[in-house]
Amino acid sequence: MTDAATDLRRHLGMLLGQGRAADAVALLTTRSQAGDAAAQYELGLWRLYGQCVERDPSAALDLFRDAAAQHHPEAVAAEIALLGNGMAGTVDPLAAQARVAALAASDPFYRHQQDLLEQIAAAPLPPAEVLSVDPDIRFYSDFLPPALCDHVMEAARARLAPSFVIDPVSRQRVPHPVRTSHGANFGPVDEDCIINAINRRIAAVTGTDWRAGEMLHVLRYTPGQQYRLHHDGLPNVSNQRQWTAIVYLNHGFDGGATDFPLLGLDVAPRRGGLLVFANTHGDGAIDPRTRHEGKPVDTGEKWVATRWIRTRPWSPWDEAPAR
Ligand SMILES: O=C(O)CCC(=O)C(=O)O
Ligand SMILES: [Fe+2]
Repeated sequence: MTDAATDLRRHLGMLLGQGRAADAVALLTTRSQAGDAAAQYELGLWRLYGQCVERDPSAALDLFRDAAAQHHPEAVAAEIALLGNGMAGTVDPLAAQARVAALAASDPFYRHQQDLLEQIAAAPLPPAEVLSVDPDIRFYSDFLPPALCDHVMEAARARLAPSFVIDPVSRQRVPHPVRTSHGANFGPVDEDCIINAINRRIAAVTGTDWRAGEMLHVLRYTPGQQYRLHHDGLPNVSNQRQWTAIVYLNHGFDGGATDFPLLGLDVAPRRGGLLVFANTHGDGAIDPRTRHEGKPVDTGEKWVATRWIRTRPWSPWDEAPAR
C-alpha cells in the first residue's frame, strides 16, 4: 500500500471511530470522483459489502475498474476476481483470463498465474473411485496438480485465522473445541483466476452448478489439531449444503485422516486428491450417515481446501456466514 493509501485508511478509521460514517463516505466519494485510485478501491469495497453505504455490486465493479485503469494492484485483482465469480453481477471468466494473459507479458506475478492456469487446463478430469454407493462418497486421485495445491496454500496463508463456529444462541462467531484448526476463505475479491478455475473444476467433476459452491475455504491443522465429529449440513436453511468437496493440498504429515465412523470408512489424505460426499438424501433432507471428522494430526501440518456445494446457486449475501 502507498503512503497516500495508508493515510487515507488512517483518516477513514479515525472518522469511523468517531461515529462520523457520513463524513467518511463523503471523503471517499469526493476523492474517488477526483480520480484517486486508493479511494476508488476503498469505496468499491464499501459498495460491494454495503459498509456505511447501500450495497451496490455493479457500482463496486465500476469503481474497481476505474482504479484498475490506474494500475492499482488490489483493484486489478478485485476486478479479475469479480469477473470470474460473477459476485458483482457481471460474469465473464474469459475476460478475467484475458486480463491475466495481458498482465503476464510484463508482470511475473501474473506470469506465474498464467502458467498455473495452463497447467490446470491441461490436466485431464480424473475418474471417480467409488468409496460408498449409498451414501454417495467418491475420491478423485490427481484432481489438482501439485503446483496448484501450493498456490492455494500460499494464497491462503496470509489470511489464516483461528477457525470458529456460530454460537446457536448468540449467533456470534466463537472459537470452539470442535474445530481447533486455522482457516481462511477465498472471499468475493480474493478469488483469483486459479481459485476460480479450481472451483469450476470441482463443479465439473461433481456435475454441479459452479454458482452453487460456497467460497473455497482452506484449513490448516498443526499437531494435535482436529475437526471433531460433525455434519456439514446447516440448520434452518432453504438452500442446503448438498455436497462437500475436500481437496487435500499437501503431504508430509501423520494422522489427519477424514473418518466416517458411522460407515466404518477412513479416508487417508493424498496430496492433490479430492474427496466428495453427499450431505443430503435425494429429497434434500440431511443424511446423518455422512457425519465425519478430521482426525488429529500427529506430526507435520495438514492442509485442505473445502468447497461446500449448495442445492441451488448461492451468494455470500444470501445469509449470514455459517462457519
Ligand atoms: O480435514 C478434514 O479431514 C475434514 C474437513 C471437514 O470436515 C470440512 O472441511 O468440512
Ligand atoms: Fe466437514
